[in-house]
Amino acid sequence: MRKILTMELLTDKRVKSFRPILEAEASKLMNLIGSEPAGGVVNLSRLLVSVGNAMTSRTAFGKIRGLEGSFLPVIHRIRIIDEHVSRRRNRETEHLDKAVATGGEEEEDLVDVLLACTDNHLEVKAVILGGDTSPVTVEWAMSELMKNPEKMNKVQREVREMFDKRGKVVDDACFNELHYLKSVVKETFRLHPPVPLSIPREGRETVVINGCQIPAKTRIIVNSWAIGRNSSHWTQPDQFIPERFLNSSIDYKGNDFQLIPFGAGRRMCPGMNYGIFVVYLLLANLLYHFDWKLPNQIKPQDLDMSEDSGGTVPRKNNLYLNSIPYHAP
Ligand code: HEM
Repeated sequence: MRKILTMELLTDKRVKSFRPILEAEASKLMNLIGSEPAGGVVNLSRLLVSVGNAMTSRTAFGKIRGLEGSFLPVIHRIRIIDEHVSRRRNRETEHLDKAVATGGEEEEDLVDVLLACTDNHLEVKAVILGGDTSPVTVEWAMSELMKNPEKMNKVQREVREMFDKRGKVVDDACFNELHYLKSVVKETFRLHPPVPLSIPREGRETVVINGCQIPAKTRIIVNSWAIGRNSSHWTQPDQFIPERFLNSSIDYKGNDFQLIPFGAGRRMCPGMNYGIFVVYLLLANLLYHFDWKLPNQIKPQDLDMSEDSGGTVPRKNNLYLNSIPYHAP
């Protein structure tokens, strides 16, 4: 299953085939925020969770809606979902039928159904991790940028210059050229890896690391949150400084062990390409289309940054922001 996910489902090419769906959902979100009266307060955390679920459900169940590129047909081929559904002829399957009948509009229900049917299979993990992690990253990036207005100005300038010059809405063709945006994303992953503790793993052999013997079968959990804030790897580790990545080759792809938001090695996240695309897409859109202000005269330095707990770690308290639409000159 893992091989199918990485080889077939979530390759760069496959993620590109999801683009129209993902872009459509991002643009729906921008319209929704834009429909607020100018300066209206939006619960950005809530909106990001909904768009994340909608994106994952629509890419997972796209074929049902007649869209190409869904990864569910592959999952169907190996019959895992089918097995679960037929094993459990109960309330959850009724939900599934209803959602299918309505063309998959009840997207959150589909995720609920998968959750209810799961024995912790990889495809269900994929939907769960896929739905949450990118929105959580964007939520933290926006929080850090609100706390650091000069970084916000800098990244908005870059994003707007790029897309105004192109004279079109935000698309992925030039994400690679948005160097500061990239650094903002890396810095967000460093301070707020959405999955701070890896999935527990067991070593197959006894190994010695830095003189410490780890017997075979020991359960290992890697704490990427602690690594990201370790002062032996990072200067001013608690400060949000995207500039540290501008002239650095450090990336999040599992080769630089001081920055491993997706894990590393053979068990690293198979959804990285998909996840990172969604982060850029949402963040670039939010930064391009709106100016953002903290409501109720909250000062940037007073913005609450408490973390929740759980497998994926979002903000403890929702991020409420005033949105002011940006009109290109
Ligand atoms: C910003 C986005 C994401 C981040 C930061 C992230 C991070 C992670 C991390 C840290 C792990 C554990 C790796 C380990 O234990 O060594 C993981 C596992 C996994 N992720 Fe992601 N993930 C993201 C997006 C996604 C997406 C979009 C999908 C699928 C659509 C996905 C599917 C999975 C699956 C199936 C696993 C389990 C792999 C296994 O057990 O072998 N992830 N992810």
